[in-house]
Amino acid sequence: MAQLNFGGSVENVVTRDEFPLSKAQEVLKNETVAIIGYGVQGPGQALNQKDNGINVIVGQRKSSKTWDKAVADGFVPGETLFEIEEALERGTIICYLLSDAAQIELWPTVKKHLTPGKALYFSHGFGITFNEQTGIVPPADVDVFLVAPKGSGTSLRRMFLQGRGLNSSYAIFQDATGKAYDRVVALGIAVGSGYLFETDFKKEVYSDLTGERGTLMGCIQGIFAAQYDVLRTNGHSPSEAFNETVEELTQSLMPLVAENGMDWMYANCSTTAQRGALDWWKKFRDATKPVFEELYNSVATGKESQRSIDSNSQPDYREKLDAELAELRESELWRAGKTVRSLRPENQPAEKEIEA
Ligand SMILES: NC(=O)c1ccc[n+]([C@@H]2O[C@H](COP(=O)([O-])OP(=O)(O)OC[C@H]3O[C@@H](n4cnc5c(N)ncnc54)[C@H](O)[C@@H]3O)[C@@H](O)[C@H]2O)c1
Ligand SMILES: CC(C)(O)[C@@H](O)C(=O)O
Ligand SMILES: [Mg+2]
Ligand SMILES: [Mg+2]
Repeated sequence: MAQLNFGGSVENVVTRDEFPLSKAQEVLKNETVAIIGYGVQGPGQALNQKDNGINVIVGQRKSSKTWDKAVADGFVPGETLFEIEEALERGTIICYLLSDAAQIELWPTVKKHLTPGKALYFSHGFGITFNEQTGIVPPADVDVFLVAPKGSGTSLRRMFLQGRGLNSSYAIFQDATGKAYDRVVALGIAVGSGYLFETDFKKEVYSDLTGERGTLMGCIQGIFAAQYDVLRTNGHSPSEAFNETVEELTQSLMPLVAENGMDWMYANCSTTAQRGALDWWKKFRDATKPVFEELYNSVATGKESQRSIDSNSQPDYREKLDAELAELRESELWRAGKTVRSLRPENQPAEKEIEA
C-alpha cells in the first residue's frame, strides 16, 4: 500500500507497482466472476476483465436488448452468458451491477445463491449503507466489498482501450474468508482501475451522491443554464452564448485544468480574465455553498436514496426519464450545442462528401 500526501493529508492508495495485473490474475485464477447486469458499468467491467484474462461470465435477462449487446460484445450464450439465476449459481464472486433500485427487487434471488465463501461485490455503497430502505443485508459468511470506478462505465472501457486506468474507490464491508482484501484489490485492477483509493461504504455513497447531484452533473447543468439565459436575455446569439458557456470550457479550458490544475489554466488566460475570475470565484462559492450543504444533508438523511428508489422502481420510470432527458436535449442551449459540435473538425464530412 502506498502512502501518498494529498494536499497535506496522507492516504492509502493501492498502485499497480505493488499489485500488478499478474498478481490479480493469480488471486482470481480459481474464481468465476459473475457480472449481474449489463447496463453501463456491466459492459465496461466485464469486457476489461475478459481482456485481462479473468474467468468472467455475464448474467442478464434473456429477453432484453442488453442480452443482445452482451452477445455482440463477444459473450457466448451457455458458455459465458447466462440468465441471471444461472450466473448467480455459477459465480463465486457476484458483481451486483443492476441499477441501485433494481438491486432491491432481485435481492432475495441473489441472497439465495450467496453460499459460504462466495463474495458479493458492488460498485456503489448504496445498497448496504441504506439497507433500511433497500433490505440488502448479506449473510455473515460471505465477503462483501466494493470497487467504485470514479467515472462512467463508458470511460472505464475507453480508457482501458487507450492503455490508461480510471481511478476507483474500494472498501471492504465484510471479510468472512480472510481473503477479502486480495479479492477486492484484484478485482479493482482487473476491471481497469488505475489507482485504488481506500474508503468505506458510507463515505463512498455520500460523496458519490453529492458529486453527481453537485458539480459533476446537477450543478454544472444549473450554472450552464443560468449563464446561457442571462447572455440570451441580453441579446447575445445562441452560438455566442453556447461557445462562452460550454464549448470553450470543455474544449479549451477544462483540458488545461485536467492537465495541471486551476491556477495553471488561469495562468494561460489573459490578465483581464485572471482579474475577473479571481474577483468572482468566491462570490460563486458563497452563493452555492448553502445549496451544497442542503444537498449533503439530503444525502445523509436518506432523502436522496429514497427518492431514487421511489422514482426508479416505477413501471413507467423509463418513459418519464426519457421525457426529462428530451427536455434537456430540446432546450435551446443543447440544440445550439449540437450545431456547434457539428463544426468541430472531427465532425466534418470527409472531403469527398463536401465535393459531391
Ligand atoms: N453508470 C455508471 O457509469 C456507474 C458508475 C459508478 C458506479 N455505478 C454503480 O454501478 C451499479 C450499476 O449501475 P449501472 O448504471 O451500470 O446500471 P444500469 O442502470 O445501467 O442497469 C444495469 C442493468 O440492470 C438491468 N435491470 C434493470 N432493472 C432490472 C430488473 N428489475 N431485473 C433485472 N435486471 C434489471 C438492466 O437490464 C441493465 O442491464 C450501480 O450500483 C451504480 O450506482 C454506475
Ligand atoms: C458516473 C458517476 C456519475 O460518477 C456515477 O456515480 C453514476 O452514478 O453513474
Ligand atoms: Mg453514482
Ligand atoms: Mg460516481
